[in-house]
Amino acid sequence: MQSILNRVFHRDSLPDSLPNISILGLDYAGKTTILHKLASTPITTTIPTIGMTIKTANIKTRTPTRNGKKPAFTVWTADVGGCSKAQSRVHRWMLRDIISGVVWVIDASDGDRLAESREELRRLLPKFCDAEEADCAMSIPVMILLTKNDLPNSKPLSTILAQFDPLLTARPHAYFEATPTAPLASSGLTEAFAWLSDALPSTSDAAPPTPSEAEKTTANNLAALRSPSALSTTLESWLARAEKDIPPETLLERFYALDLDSWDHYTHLRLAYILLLTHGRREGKDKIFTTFKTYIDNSGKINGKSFHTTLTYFWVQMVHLGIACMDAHTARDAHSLKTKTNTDANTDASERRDPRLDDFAAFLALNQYLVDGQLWADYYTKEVLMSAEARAGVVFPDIKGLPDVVASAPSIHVKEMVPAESVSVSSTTALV
Ligand SMILES: Nc1nc2c(ncn2[C@@H]2O[C@H](COP(=O)(O)OP(=O)(O)OP(=O)(O)O)[C@@H](O)[C@H]2O)c(=O)[nH]1
Ligand SMILES: [Mg+2]
Repeated sequence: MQSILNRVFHRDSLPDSLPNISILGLDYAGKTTILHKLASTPITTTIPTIGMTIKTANIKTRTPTRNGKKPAFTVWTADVGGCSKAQSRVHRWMLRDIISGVVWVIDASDGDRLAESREELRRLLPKFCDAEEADCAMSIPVMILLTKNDLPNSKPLSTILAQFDPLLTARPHAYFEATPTAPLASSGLTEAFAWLSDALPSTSDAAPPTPSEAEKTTANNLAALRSPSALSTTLESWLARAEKDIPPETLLERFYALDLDSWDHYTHLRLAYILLLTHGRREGKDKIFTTFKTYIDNSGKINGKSFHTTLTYFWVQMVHLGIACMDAHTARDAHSLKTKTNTDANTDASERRDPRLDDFAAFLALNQYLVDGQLWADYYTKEVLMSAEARAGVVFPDIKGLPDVVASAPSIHVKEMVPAESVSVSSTTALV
């Protein structure tokens, strides 16, 4: 399954053919211990600097499943160092984009946090069970894994079941007790993951259609542009560029004066980042639309390029998503910042300035998927995106909906998500 996260974290060593599953749950439940116990390839750890790390590895267990398969998955989990807000965000990303199955880990010895765990799961379930996506969501199995059963006072399965079962009745689910710190053979993990393997929706039933030669060439070109090594090289050069780039105010001045050194993908993203942070989502988006169009129409340096409404909208959404996912300590909502600046007339201008404006390198490091200038290909076919209609107005993606913005800020609404299945691809819509 294509996803943002597949490219965010360099997964050269992880074969894409394995189903992706996420190990989720409250902090200290035992998620990382499970991954370490089961990993059959080196664990890849990414983004160590922004308050959370994502870990991936392949797991293979020897216990055959009912249908004789040996379970094998690429597993994702996150360590967020006790930051529950960031944990929720990572959870939602993982659920939205990459998973075929979920392992929800509960510390059975911590009865005080059972309600918290249930609430977090309850909040997350709709993220992969939207009404529009019912078929897909129903097929995503959830395995509840009770850890730390070796500890005194651990809650019996019946207690957990009574609390969690009402949430899960509509989808494949099962409960397993495990002791991830015990030797693998007696840990209970292999039996649990064998169930999950059986419960995953089968992907191998339908033979893929044979692509034409032209389609193959286009796909190869796109694949080369988007290869992990190409993206990683670009990211490195962008991070170096961001570290010594001109200040945001200078960039804006030069942009408004139609005097930029370059008009490349990096510059688009940085301008969008600055304008969204400065003006909030709604006003920032409008500013991006008008000023980008003005620049393209008047700068004389654009070499025949013209303004593309849908692409601009797409990148606004992606940058906005990236801002929402920034470090929980600094990610204040641009809308609330703007409200504050509007109401607090006595505050000095330098105090009102959003410190994240100077953090473009950190923003890129956290949201590495933005480096991929062809990211749209996960959401739009070329035919739809390059149509005159998409150029003139915003059209819905025809592959899958744009990712949800997960922050609870007032300027960010779940309804802004565009479900690909629910709309006609040819309709021009008034999203902007
Ligand atoms: N006794 C016992 N300890 C366990 C068991 N599973 C995990 N632990 C311990 O629980 C602690 C937390 O485990 P982690 O795997 O780090 O938990 P986590 O869910 O990854 O935590 P975060 O990364 O903070 O979200 C560690 O000290 C583990 O050794 C278990 O079954 N029994
Ligand atoms: Mg952990």
